[in-house]
Amino acid sequence: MTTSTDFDALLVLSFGGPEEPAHVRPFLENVTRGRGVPPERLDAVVEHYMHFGGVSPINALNRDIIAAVEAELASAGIDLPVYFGNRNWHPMVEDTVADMAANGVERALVFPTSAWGGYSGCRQYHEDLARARESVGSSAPDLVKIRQYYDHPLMVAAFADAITAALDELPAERRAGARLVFTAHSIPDAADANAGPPADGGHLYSRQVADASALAAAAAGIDEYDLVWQSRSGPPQVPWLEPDICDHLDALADKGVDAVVVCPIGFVSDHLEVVWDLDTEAEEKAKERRMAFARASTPGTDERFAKMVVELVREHVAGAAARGIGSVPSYGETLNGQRCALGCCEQPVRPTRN
Ligand SMILES: CC1=C(CCC(=O)O)c2cc3nc(cc4[nH]c(cc5[nH]c(cc1n2)c(C)c5CCC(=O)O)c(CCC(=O)O)c4C)C(CCC(=O)O)=C3C
Ligand SMILES: [Fe+2]
Repeated sequence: MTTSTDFDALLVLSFGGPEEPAHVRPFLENVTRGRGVPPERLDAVVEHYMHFGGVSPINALNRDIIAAVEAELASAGIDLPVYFGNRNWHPMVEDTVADMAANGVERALVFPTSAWGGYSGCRQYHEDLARARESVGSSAPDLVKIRQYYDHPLMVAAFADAITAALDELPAERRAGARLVFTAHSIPDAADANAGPPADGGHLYSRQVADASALAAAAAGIDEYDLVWQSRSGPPQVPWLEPDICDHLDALADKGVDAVVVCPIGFVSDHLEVVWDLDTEAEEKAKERRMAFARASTPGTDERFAKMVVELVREHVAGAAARGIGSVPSYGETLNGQRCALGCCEQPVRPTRN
């Protein structure tokens, strides 16, 4: 085993989710603190979690990703212990960084489970790191966050194969006319406008999502598709990225489309927004409109995902070239939660509710 001279740990940093019913409300309070999410939306989201016994799949999926990454690191001869910390639920990143400090970690790489630029997908994870270091104090390790990886060829290939497999699940006679629909988490229009370093012109999140969709469709050999958005939580008077997936399924049905493949391009694993908003709500909508429905799997469980994580690590510990096949830039690699650039992914002022 070679020990990296530059880094002595890898921290997998994610969103977090409840693992028992009593944790659903406190988790949601952490997520939405100061964000102007209407209370009726919160009540609805509590119900979504309760449909799954109050357990989000996200932590277990991240533990699986970590096990696969540990195996890939070992086979690449890279000796880095892997830690797990979240923004919104246990294991909280503050506690994990404290453990790392207690174990003598001085400098760690951070793999975020979001591939994207934007406030929620990138800058907020920087804020998590800065907050965690501050809570630990002077013994806190230096933390270097890994860049946005929305167009990594290994992840694009995993999405493309998942699309092909989903198409094969549709009834054979409907495959030729099936429509491919990509979906990602909606964000406020104002947040998208601010996404990325100002000099880059904004809209980094929606541009990366559109580029990733084009790459995955091309790799699957499909030239016509749509990109839509899901899981909006803002009050109705605030514009968010549209169209919404369910409205779009209606529009497709109105045009006579009788089969869809839905690809959750915006998510690395089958967490609640996938198993509820897509496998429950969108699938019901498709059934109601008599459309055949197949959902492409997310890349987190594909072995190429862990290989990608190790490649991203090797960019730092072995001077490996940064691979990316898209045409939109990737940012997000900074030390100790610093911004990528002045004004990058600035959080727009949120309207307060009356
Ligand atoms: C861009 C983006 C990603 C992708 C990047 C990334 O992966 O980080 C993402 C991921 C996720 N979002 C998640 C859950 C939630 N997101 C919420 C609310 C919000 N998300 C937003 C954006 C995003 N979210 C935004 C702009 C809000 C409004 C409030 C705010 O400005 O912050 C809420 C509040 C209630 C509601 O849904 O309204 C919940 C519960 C889970 C965990 C699911 C599980 O438990 O399995 C995951 C992975
Ligand atoms: Fe979210």
